[in-house]
Amino acid sequence: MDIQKVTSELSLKRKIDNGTGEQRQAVISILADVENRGDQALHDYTKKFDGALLKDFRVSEEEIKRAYEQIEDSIVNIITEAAENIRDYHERMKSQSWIVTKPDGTMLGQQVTPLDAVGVYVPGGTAAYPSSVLMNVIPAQVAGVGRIVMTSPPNKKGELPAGVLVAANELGVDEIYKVGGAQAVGALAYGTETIAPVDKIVGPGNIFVALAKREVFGLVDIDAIAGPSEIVILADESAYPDEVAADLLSQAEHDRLASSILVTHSEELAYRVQKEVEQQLKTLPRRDIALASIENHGAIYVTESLEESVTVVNKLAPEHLEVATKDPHTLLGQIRHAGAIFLGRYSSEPVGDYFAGPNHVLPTNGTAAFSSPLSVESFVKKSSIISYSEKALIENASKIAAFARLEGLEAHARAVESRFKSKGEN
Ligand SMILES: NC(=O)c1ccc[n+]([C@@H]2O[C@H](COP(=O)([O-])OP(=O)(O)OC[C@H]3O[C@@H](n4cnc5c(N)ncnc54)[C@H](O)[C@@H]3O)[C@@H](O)[C@H]2O)c1
Ligand SMILES: N[C@H](CO)Cc1c[nH]c[nH+]1
Ligand SMILES: [Zn+2]
Repeated sequence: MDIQKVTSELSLKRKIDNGTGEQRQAVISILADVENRGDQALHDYTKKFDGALLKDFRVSEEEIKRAYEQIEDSIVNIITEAAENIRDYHERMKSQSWIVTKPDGTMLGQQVTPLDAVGVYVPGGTAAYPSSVLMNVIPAQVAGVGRIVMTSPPNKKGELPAGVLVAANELGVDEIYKVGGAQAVGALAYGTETIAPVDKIVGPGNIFVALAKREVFGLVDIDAIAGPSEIVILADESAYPDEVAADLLSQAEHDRLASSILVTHSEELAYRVQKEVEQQLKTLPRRDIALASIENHGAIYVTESLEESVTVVNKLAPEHLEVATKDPHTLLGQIRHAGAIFLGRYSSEPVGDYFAGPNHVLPTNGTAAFSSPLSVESFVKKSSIISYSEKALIENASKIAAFARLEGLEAHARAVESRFKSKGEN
């Protein structure tokens, strides 16, 4: 992990992974095939990419029962307690419909309505996180989404990970399909004989999933495209090097492309954290992944002052920011860009990944500069309400008509004026 002097001049570029031409072509043709051939295409791709030959895509009650046999009761209880914390936090986010009545009797407002149907993609393999099931499903439930569907690629035996099934079942999600990749995204967007289409697709996945989500955007809504995990730790000389190193490695073990960065004005802390990271790496089960991540995307930035560190952090706009300074709360007002901000030594990043309550689906790749965590808001849409009174229309009709005529839209003007034409008997 390199130690580099860095100044507030640091400049960064956001990058979008558009995949290779071959990957884009593959995604377009898979999507078209699913749209045309429905379930048969899902069967063919599941066999080709996941090596599984399935009779039925839908997860059965029997499979859920078997999943519970593999997960200890104490773990189920932890999942339930985490779910309660996440639900409690998200309940507070609900936005309300509102109506304002003006003195002339006009009523204006905004009606908040949940989406009818949402698809949650759960990636395959070791990235099939039960915690992500909670983080994607609970805000949709709190928003009041009527139908929540989950899809995930099966292993060669045609199974989904037990932890994922248990987490889904604990939340009451019972429409789960064993389909992954671009074909799952296609099924959710277009619908097939078995899978009815949804209005929005959320959840991370590999490049094929990301490209497919971008391709169907417009036909359905999507969440942000999640990049590899990131952590930035803003620390001063009061931080404990072993704790800082442990937290940096917590995100490095996710992905070879994950990035873990320490920003500090304490050169001594920088060297001690560097040593600690080397030591702790040796004993990690996912050492290879963490090492690749630290070597290629890890960094220790040494600045001139705490103020300069804050400027650098705001430029990085990280997914996760830990503030490990003497008085972390006083810096909160200066942090402008970060997906989630963890204050003080007892707020280690995994506290947020699993348990505290806030969502762990966060903006990556510097997009915290303009976007927010997944939330209840992600699963509702709003309608404007306009109920003009007669008095208000009499007062404003000529202005509205004049505005319409400025735009050359005579029919608009006449529509408003039609209310004041003599209606004979009426
Ligand atoms: N940012 C986050 O919060 C987060 C969390 C978990 C996972 N992830 C990401 O999810 C991804 C998981 O990847 P994964 O591959 O294990 O699971 P995945 O579910 O994303 O993808 C598996 C599917 O990819 C498709 N696929 C594989 N090779 C293909 C090919 N040559 N052509 C067309 N389709 C192909 C198959 O349909 C397969 O079912 C990783 O990239 C990981 O970084 C991100
Ligand atoms: N840190 C990840 C998001 O960047 C989420 C996660 C799931 N499990 C553990 N961590
Ligand atoms: Zn994590």
